[in-house]
Amino acid sequence: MSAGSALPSSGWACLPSAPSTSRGLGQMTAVVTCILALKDRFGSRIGEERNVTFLTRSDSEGSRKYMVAKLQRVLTSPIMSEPSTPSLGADLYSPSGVLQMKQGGFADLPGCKISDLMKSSSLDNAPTQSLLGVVNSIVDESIDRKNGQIPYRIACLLRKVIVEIERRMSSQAGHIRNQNNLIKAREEKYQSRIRVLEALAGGQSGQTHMEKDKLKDKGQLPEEDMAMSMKCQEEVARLMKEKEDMVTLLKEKEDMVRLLKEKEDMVRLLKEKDDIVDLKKGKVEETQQIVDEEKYRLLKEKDDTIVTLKKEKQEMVRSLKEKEDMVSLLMAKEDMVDLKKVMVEERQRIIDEGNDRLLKEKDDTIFRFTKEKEEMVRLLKEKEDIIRLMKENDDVVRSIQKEDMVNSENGSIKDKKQTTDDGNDRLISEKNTIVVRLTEEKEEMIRLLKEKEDTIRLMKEKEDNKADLKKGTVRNIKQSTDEDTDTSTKEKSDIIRLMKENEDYNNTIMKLKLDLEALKSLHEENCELLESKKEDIIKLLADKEDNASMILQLKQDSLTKENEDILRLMKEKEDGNSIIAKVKLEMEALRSSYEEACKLLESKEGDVVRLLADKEDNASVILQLRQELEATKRLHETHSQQLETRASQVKEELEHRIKEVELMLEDSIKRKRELEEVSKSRIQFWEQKGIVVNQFVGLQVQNVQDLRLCSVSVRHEILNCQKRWLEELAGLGENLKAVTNAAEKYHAALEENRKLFNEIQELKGNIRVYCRIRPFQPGEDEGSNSVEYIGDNGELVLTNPTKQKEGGKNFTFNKVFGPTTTQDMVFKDIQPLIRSVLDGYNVCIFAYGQTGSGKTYTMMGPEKATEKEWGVNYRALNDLFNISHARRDMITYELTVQMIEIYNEQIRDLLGGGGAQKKIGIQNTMQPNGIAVPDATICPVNSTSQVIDLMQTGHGNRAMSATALNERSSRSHR
Ligand SMILES: Nc1ncnc2c1ncn2[C@@H]1O[C@H](COP(=O)(O)OP(=O)(O)OP(=O)(O)O)[C@@H](O)[C@H]1O
Repeated sequence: MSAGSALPSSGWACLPSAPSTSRGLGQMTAVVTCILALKDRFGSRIGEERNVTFLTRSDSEGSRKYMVAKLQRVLTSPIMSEPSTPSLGADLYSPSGVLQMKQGGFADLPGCKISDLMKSSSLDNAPTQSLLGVVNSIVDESIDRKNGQIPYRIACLLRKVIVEIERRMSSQAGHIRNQNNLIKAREEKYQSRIRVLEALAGGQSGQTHMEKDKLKDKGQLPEEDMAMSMKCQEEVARLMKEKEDMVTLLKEKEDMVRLLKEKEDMVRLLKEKDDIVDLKKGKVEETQQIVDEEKYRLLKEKDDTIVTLKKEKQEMVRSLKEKEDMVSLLMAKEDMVDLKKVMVEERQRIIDEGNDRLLKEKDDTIFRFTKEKEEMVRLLKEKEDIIRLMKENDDVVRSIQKEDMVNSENGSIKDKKQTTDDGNDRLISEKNTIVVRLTEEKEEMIRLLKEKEDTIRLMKEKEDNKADLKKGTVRNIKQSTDEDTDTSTKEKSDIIRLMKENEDYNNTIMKLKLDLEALKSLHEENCELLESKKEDIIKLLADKEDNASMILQLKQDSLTKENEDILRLMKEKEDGNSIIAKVKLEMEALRSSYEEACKLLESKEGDVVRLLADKEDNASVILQLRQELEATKRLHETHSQQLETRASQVKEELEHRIKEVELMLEDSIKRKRELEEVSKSRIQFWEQKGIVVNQFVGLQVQNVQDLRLCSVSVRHEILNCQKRWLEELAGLGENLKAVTNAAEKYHAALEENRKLFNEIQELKGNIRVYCRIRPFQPGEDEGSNSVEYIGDNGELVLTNPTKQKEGGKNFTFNKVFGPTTTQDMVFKDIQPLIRSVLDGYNVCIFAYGQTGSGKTYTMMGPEKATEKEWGVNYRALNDLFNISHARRDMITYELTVQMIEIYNEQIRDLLGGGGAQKKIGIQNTMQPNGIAVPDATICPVNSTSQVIDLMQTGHGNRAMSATALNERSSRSHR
């Protein structure tokens, strides 16, 4: 083999290990017997024609005619022929063929016709009865004609027909088994549905049992009477229809149940939705409440904070002001202290001066009072003298009266009168002097009183000054005390005390004033009294003058009055003395209190000094406090600013949140309303639907009851059917057994046929050469066509287009495939040869030709080939696997694949993995296992796809590349 030729591309080796079968061509007697038995079995269906067949067996001509007629009948019979499949007669036995058979029977049919029949798919499509009829005819013919000897081509046909029948029988058996299984499954299904229906119907078991019994009784009828089978069939059909109706009803019911479930789910969902809505609402309310509370709390906090801050601010401002005031007060206090010092000094001076003056005045007053006292004593003495004189006057008056009484009697009244007049004159003069003296005294008293008033005024002025001073001091102290309450409480108490003292002083002064006023009024009264007395005295004197007669009496009266007045005046004088003593005492008390006040002032000075020291300390503290205050103020300002910004932020945030929550709330309320509306409409819809469903359920319950009854009857019918099917199956089993026996016998016949077939192949030639001419490719010159003639019998005439004068060269092949030949056509020609592999024959197909001539195309197909474009390899594998699968019940084929490449005169294992290539050699084919290249990897395969995968692997391991003529060259070269 040259390097250029590629055996694997052109040839792959399928080396099956087929079962060893007898290959000798034996007698056909056994086959004939078997086929006769088959004929008997299947012929029963054809009726009494069987008898006719055997009756006319001796007459060969008649038999043939009979066979042809029977075949015609068989093939054209509407009962036997399968309506779905095309008639065999239409394809296999054309009218001319049938006519030919009429003349000579099957044996007379030409070989090409028989091979056409065998090749074509007519046998596959023909009804089984027709095939049996054919077998029957052939067997009859063979028996009639040649004592069991069948011509080879008829035997081939017979074998093919029998294979087909066998296939159909097996498929029929499988079909029956499937049907049986299907029936069983259906029965189980129906039983389960019946159980469901029974459960649904509930409480109807008694009725069911009754119905069951009834149906049982009914069901026994078909067993009793076979003639009623047709009726039963009709009944079965009706029941099946009812069953179908029941199934549809059940489906409807299931739909209704599903709808009800959906409704329940919907209701549940709606409830859940409502719950969710309520929950959401609650949550929203809760959130709203929380938000409100939070808002309220924050606002409150904010307000509290603001209030606290304001308070703090006010407190700070107040404390600041206080501190400022305190500072100013302290400063004022300092000034006041200085002023106070000055004032104290001034006051001390004034007090000293006042004291001196007062002492002087006091001494003067005492002296004056002493003088007055003396004067008063003198006046009293004078008064006593007056009283004495008045007494003397009275005595005189009495004596006068006595004298008058005597003179009246003695006439010396005149003298007495003169004496009385003198006494009166003296008394008047004395009286006048007294009056003058009293007036003088009165003037003196007025003057004294005036002096006293001046003194009192001066004292008052002094006291006023003192009070003013005290007031100023007190005011200042009070101010300082008020302003610095915390630091000078003591001072305040002192000031209060001083103020009290001042008030006491004022009260005392007022009292003194009042006393003075009282004295003054008393004095004025006295004066008035004196004036009135004086007037009275003048009046008296006038009266005395006017009424001389009444003088004595008047004198007496006036003297009495004067005495009384004198007494009263003396008494008043005593009162005045006592008042003066009292005033003295008061003055002394005043003096002592003044001294006490001075002492107090001295102690106050000490306090003032202490206060000054305190003030200095306070000033430093105030400075420190001021600094602290400023720092605190700044801190407070920053803190307050921070708080304000935070409060504003919190406020904004809260407002934003409130808005969001409000929006959410609105949204949720809106959604809730929508949901409520939707749920309402849905509830209404579902209520309506529920009513409909309830009605429907009622109807369905009724239907279910009916159905239950029907189902019971159907079950019964099904059981009957099952029984019948079992019987039929049993019959079929028997038939199958017979067929199996026949098949076993047939295998022997088949073996013989195979031998015959292979002999035919051998006769045809073990080595066949086909020629395939590929069409022109795009870009190729169609003018350079060298094919001149393609004959039907494999003739091929080629000419050289450049040397047309030379004429064509003739070639002969087994067959020549033209450019229009399809892949399928090529395969169909090779298919029988490939199938003989399954009979244990070795088959080798290889393609040969120059590069680009179409070897790969023929064997593999084009790249990414469709099923239609599959090459011989794929088709052969498909066919082999199909047959092996079809025969798997009878025989097991083991298919293995080897793939090798001859490259550079070396054999390479293409399925040997990626490792180093081991040396493999071609062995003699007479090896026990018949493998030519035993060292190459053997891969078992079960399907075409596995082979394709292996071939792809092998192709991947090949040493090939594009040639100048073929860019997809499969040649082993690099
Ligand atoms: N019968 C056919 N119909 C259509 N196209 C074809 C046919 N035969 C071959 N071809 C095309 O011709 C080209 C060459 O064919 P292919 O690769 O099969 O040649 P080859 O003989 O295998 O070449 P090589 O020996 O180099 O591998 C391909 O493009 C193929 O598709």
